Amino acid sequence: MAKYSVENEVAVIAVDNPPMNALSHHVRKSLLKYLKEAESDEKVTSIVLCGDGRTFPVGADIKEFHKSVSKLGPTILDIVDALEKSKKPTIAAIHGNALGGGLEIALGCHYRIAMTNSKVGLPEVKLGILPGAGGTQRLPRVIGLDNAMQWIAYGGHHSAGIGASLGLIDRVVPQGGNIREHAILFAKAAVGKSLGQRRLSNISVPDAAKVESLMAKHLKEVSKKSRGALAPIVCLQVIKSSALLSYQEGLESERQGMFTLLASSQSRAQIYSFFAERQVSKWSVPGVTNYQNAVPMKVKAVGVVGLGTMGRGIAICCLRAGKITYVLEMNTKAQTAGVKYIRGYIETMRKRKQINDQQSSMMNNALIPVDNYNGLKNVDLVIEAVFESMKIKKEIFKKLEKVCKPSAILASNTSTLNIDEMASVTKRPQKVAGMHFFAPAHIMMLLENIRGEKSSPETIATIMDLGKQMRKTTVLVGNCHGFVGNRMFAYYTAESSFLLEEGAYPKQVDDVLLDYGFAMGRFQVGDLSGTDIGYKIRRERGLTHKQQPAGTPERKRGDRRYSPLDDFLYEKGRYGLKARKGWYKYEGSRTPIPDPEVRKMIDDFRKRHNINPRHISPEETLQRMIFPLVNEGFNVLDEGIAANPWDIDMIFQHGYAWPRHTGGPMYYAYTIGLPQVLKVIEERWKLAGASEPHWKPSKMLTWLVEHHGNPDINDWIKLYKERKSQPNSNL
Ligand SMILES: CCC[C@H](O)CC(=O)SCCNC(=O)CCNC(=O)[C@H](O)C(C)(C)COP(=O)([O-])OP(=O)([O-])OC[C@H]1O[C@@H](n2cnc3c(N)ncnc32)[C@H](O)[C@@H]1OP(=O)([O-])[O-]
Repeated sequence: MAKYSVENEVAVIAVDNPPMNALSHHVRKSLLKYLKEAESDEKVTSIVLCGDGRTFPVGADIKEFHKSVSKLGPTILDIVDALEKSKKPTIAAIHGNALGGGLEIALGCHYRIAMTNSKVGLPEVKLGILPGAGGTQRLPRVIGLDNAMQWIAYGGHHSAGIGASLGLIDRVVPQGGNIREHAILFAKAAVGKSLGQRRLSNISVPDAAKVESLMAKHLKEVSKKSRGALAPIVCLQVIKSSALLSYQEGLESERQGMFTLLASSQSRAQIYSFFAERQVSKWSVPGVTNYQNAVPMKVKAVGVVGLGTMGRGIAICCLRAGKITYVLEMNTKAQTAGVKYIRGYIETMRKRKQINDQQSSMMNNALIPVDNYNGLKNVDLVIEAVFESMKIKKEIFKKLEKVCKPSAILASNTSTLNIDEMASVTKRPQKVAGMHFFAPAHIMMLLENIRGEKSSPETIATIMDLGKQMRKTTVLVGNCHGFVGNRMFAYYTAESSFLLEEGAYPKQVDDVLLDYGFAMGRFQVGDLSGTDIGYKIRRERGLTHKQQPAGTPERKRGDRRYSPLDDFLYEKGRYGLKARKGWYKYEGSRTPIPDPEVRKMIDDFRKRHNINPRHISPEETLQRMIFPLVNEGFNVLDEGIAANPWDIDMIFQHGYAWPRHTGGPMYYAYTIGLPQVLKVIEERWKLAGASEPHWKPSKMLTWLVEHHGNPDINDWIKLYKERKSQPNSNL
């Protein structure tokens, strides 16, 4: 709804649709009604549009998309037009965020004033669509084509100050000011002034002459940054119309672009992702606790054990979340290097204006290096981030048990190892949990939190809350080898090596993944993170080529298929980008170049094993990489390790850079259709057999297909668990 009042001859229309003042159908109706009322009221000389509560409207109501209600009039464009056509000055008074349709209605106003800490932007592209209420045509007219292309094709949020510097915001109201009062004064002063040039549809795009070169520049950029995504490209094409066509024609091109995008599977996947991101914070451990009733502990001081790559990143996350951060590293050289890195990063953030001088000095003061376990006696929570070895981790947990306060939570940043086994060496298993960060921890958005068998509701609530304070997409999962992400990802990696054995080369596999939308292929990522990481994990599990007793078949571990190609690569000193050679070679830059030496290694291997290489199609490559991962995803859901398919999808989007426009592996499977996915898995299972158990069709997937075909992804868990809970279910 909206609220209407007249103050000192100024009509104030305040959108009132908590929490974010989205422009839902009932809001649009009441906005237009009040606009007409203000227009016809002779006592009103000007009109202020604002948001009640937390914010100016943040856009269309995303929940209405793909539903018939979104088509019910009036549209947001009707409101924009009415504001612009008004004979009385219209002023948008922005606080909080003016995003998407929210900024579009502000662009319809003759003037815009904004609180200094407010944000503006057209982020529709992140939902796989475009600004569909005239934004693609009005924004370039006010901030220029180059800036508008940048804003719309990447969907960033920008400060009011930036908006003012580009002419979008007419006045910035300082902190502490009352936006409504300022807007009323501004509105009074605007009465009687000419509105001709204030109507943005009347003016032309300032840098229209540069349209072709700007198009080329931005198209190149988006195809690199948002590979495979449709929306950024359509956005650019539509913005181009603002420079070449009349306003009305441009609007028609916007309408058509929106129609194309809304009909695409990509926009559905991205809208799903928007809600999934928010849904994961509403965690639950069925029958035990959930986000609504568990109370987190207050965490003031955190300890980080180990200052390697992971420890440093985790320490930065803790400092950014305002925690006193004790960093324990006993090796003096490693400690000096780690602390130097962290302080250097704080300085970089300050220089980039991500933090101010005061925040920078607070973070520096909150960083406390210690060189013995006693130094951690005051912390509320410890995160160990040492080498992935159960033996070492258990020793650390025993030491932490002795020195830490009884109330302290002991967490491990393990990426694969059993949390319950670590908990078993302490007297406080209820206070033990996993906090799996992804490298680099201070950059990657994902935090995969692992609840142990005995983790208490308070412990779970605390690690989830800490993730939120770190502004991470924080997903709660159960305990098993590799948890959700690495357990599923192992099959993606394994299949890629099997593909090499059978006929593909690294670039061929990577090209398929790039076409799918990944920013990097599997082998490029392997080189970037270092081939030594995987090798050390395999060595810890006794799997590497060199650890096998004489006579062990090279391509088997126990009764399972194994590819030793990754081991060979490491043993040749090809550690990846840092060694300038891995799956590729690197000559003076980070560009991967196929290396004949790697090709020879693969060819020799095939000859030794009498493998006749065959052509592997892109379709087979993609299915072989993704479907086993999806199949394992269903096993993970069946076992309750992940609570919902969107938990898995968020883990892959934010931890493994899975292309957002596909929604994630589980949503992608839903888009293709579960029957089709199962068919491929069953065929492969027949071919591969017991030595490749990751192709064994998951019970849950099979049951869903047999009984429901391709049910809505939102219903998978409900349908399956209902059936499973029945006594005769056999599931
Ligand atoms: C014709 C086309 C016109 C137009 O061009 C199209 C658009 O405008 S497209 C739109 C373009 N605009 C955008 O894409 C902006 C989308 N919004 C955002 O990016 C963030 O919400 C914002 C940054 C504003 C605040 O972040 P924060 O402070 O972390 O808060 P939070 O994120 O946790 O949200 C709190 C609750 O509000 C909910 N909700 C929020 N927005 C909407 C919405 N538009 N709708 C419905 N619901 C929305 C959200 O789901 C959550 O619900 P719940 O049940 O509590 O989980």
